[in-house]
Amino acid sequence: MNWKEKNILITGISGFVGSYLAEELLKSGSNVFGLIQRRADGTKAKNMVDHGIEKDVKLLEGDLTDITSLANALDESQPDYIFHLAAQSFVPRSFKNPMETQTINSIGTANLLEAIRIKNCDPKIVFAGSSEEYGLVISSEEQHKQAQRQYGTIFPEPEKIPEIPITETNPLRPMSPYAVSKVHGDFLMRNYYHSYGLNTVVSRAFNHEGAGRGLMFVTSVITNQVMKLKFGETDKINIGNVNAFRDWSHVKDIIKGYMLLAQNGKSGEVYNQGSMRTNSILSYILLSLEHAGWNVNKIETFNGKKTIKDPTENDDNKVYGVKFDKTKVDNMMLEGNLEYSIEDKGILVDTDKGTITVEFNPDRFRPAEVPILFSNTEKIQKIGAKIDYKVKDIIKDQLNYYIKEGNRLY
Ligand SMILES: Nc1nc2c(ncn2[C@@H]2O[C@H](COP(=O)(O)OP(=O)(O)O[C@H]3O[C@H](CO)[C@@H](O)[C@H](O)[C@@H]3O)[C@@H](O)[C@H]2O)c(=O)[nH]1
Repeated sequence: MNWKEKNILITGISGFVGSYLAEELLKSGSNVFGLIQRRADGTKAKNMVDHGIEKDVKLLEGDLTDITSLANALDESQPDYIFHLAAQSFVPRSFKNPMETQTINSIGTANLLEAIRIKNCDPKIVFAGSSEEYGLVISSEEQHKQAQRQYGTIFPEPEKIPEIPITETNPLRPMSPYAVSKVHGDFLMRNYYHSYGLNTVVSRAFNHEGAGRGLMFVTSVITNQVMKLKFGETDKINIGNVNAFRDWSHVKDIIKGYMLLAQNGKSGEVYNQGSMRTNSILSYILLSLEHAGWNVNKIETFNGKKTIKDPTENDDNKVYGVKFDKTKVDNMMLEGNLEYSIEDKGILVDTDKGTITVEFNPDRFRPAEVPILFSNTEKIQKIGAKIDYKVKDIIKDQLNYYIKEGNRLY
């Protein structure tokens, strides 16, 4: 792919993903422009400083809610490619303040497309949609019944069960204001392609993590606390729902996918980006503890029930017809043989260096949950995407990041 001398505009350049992407594009010889909100204290965003890109990117002041500032950014950058990553991206925050999320994500995306249309420029636009758009994915007959009981109705009803691995044609059942805002952006992209001929392509990335991931997202919540345990700064791990399953990729694989979509993605199309794995939050905790130096022998709930020996033992059974790296507890949960609830209060992890407490915090549970995400990425693989990093590589990068005290406290 030839990126030399190409003009790139990244919205959300100071964010977690934006800064990885900008660094990669700068290395490839592109002129990178970034839309950024002015910081009242005049400091530079930590992500950009950490990636050493703050001097090389050309920052343009702007705001997604201000269409004039977007039009100015287009004039200044004359982009060949736009990566639209800026968003309010934290799901719980969207429940607390839905209008903020809709304004930034939905109206903001509409403003960007309108600015491009009015300016009559012709960049290829890659939009960061999300696996959250799929939302409530039905994984088994039992879970289908449970979801019907919990929500009263499911729309659309599944045509097949399980609806996993998730392809681009799976039903969209967004479960949060954040997810709805991403569905809106996703459809807008295609509408501007059909109605006005804009070159838009949608990435529906599943979770992507790595060093510098925001402290409020679960992989950082876990690895940050594990390092705090290591340094004696806390005596337990505080967590929400450990039953949820996510398809975790390394952010470095996903930004390569974004670049691939910019050059080879078909306009008007949607592409999943993910690892074709799924692992539980509980596994992420246990594997993080192991990589930080604790050998996990056994886990049990506070009341001494649900005892599992060697919970992190590798399991390579096929689930949903796919073979992938997972733990014994992942397999038990996926087969419906293990589930934790708030009533369990927490888990005691027996290790060779003593017992570690994992406490369930009711405030960290969501009003509506996405129980499982597991991608089918055959479509993007056909245009050359691949996943280089395993879950353990992501965990190691995150733990290393939190060795630095300033990062733990940040
Ligand atoms: N954040 C958080 N999540 C927790 C916690 N305990 C359990 N979880 C569970 O961990 C899962 C993942 O939560 P997040 O890491 O916050 O990510 P997300 O909601 O899946 O959304 C992320 O990925 C999407 C891509 O699929 C992104 O679109 C979105 O912006 C965000 O980055 C959820 O099921 C959540 O209930 C906790 O203490 N904090």
